[in-house]
Amino acid sequence: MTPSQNDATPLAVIAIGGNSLIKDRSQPQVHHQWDAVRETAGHIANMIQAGWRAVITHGNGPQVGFILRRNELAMHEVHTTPLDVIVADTQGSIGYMLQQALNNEFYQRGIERQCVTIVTQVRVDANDPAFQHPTKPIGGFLDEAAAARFAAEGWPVIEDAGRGWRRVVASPKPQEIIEIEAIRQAVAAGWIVIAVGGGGIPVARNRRGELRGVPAVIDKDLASGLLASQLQADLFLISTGVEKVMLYFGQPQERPLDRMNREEARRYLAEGHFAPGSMRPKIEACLAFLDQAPHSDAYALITNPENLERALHGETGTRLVR
Ligand SMILES: Nc1ncnc2c1ncn2[C@@H]1O[C@H](COP(=O)(O)OP(=O)(O)O)[C@@H](O)[C@H]1O
Ligand SMILES: NC(=O)OP(=O)(O)O
Repeated sequence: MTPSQNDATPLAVIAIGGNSLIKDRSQPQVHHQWDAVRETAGHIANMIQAGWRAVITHGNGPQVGFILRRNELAMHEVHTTPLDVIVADTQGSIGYMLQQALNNEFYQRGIERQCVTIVTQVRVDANDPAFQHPTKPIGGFLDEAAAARFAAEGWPVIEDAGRGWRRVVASPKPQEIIEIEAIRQAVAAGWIVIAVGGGGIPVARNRRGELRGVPAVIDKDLASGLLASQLQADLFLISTGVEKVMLYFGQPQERPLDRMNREEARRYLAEGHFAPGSMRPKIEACLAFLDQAPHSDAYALITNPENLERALHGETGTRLVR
């Protein structure tokens, strides 16, 4: 099988949520992640079969927190690793899983495509105020007592969208995708590309202009929105833990949204319907994409993995349009 070029086929940037890869929150295991990856890969392969080209990005919030915790527990025996290296670790491990799962799907279905993962650095501003105000939830969900223990050790923690407490780290805004040209060329050559994993490895330029890792986790939705804009994608698809975006999420008057235009999305954002650190960056990323969209038919879609195909047919999910 060799990748084949066909620029006429529409291009989707598909962002897979880190939490959507965790099936059992109480005791996450690697085989659960494999199950989730294979399920998601099956849906993406359906899209490829239906005629889409795709660049796939993924989250890493839970996985970064798990690696960090392993570091902490083993720190008296083995060296710890900085956050930028942990993000790179997750690009390798999650990229490997997605790449294997997708290539297996292509092989079994006789689809003439191949998937490749590109280690991607994303430049941030070293003076971004986000370094002083950590907001990015990582790791698993903690009960109040465990959260209080981390807080007593000096770790910032937040309550995450009604699901429990999580540790947070700095999440500066993505400014530049360093490997964008390599991604563009791989797409043009017909590869299905996995890139910008975990929002990209956060880097900043030093005084000599050299790139150096910085301690942060970039929001993968914001980085994926930037990627979708720069690739002039036709569709920006966010695969996450909910079938539809809600107004009054988690409240008695909760109501699903089938569709919203940019003006409505901005109004709902201002009214506080979308939780920071979870749904809010997704909506902001969709808006950033739509503002730069290559044509008026380009749209963004938010749904969960099991509903991807139905959402593409307009049967479910939340569609964001210009
Ligand atoms: N208005 C909202 N509508 C739907 N879900 C929301 C809303 N606000 C917050 N959420 C929460 O956001 C979650 C998606 O964010 P998150 O789990 O951080 O994403 P990811 O899949 O990228 O890891 C949903 O599963 C839901 O629990
Ligand atoms: N980096 C990032 O935003 O990961 P999640 O989507 O898993 O939160």
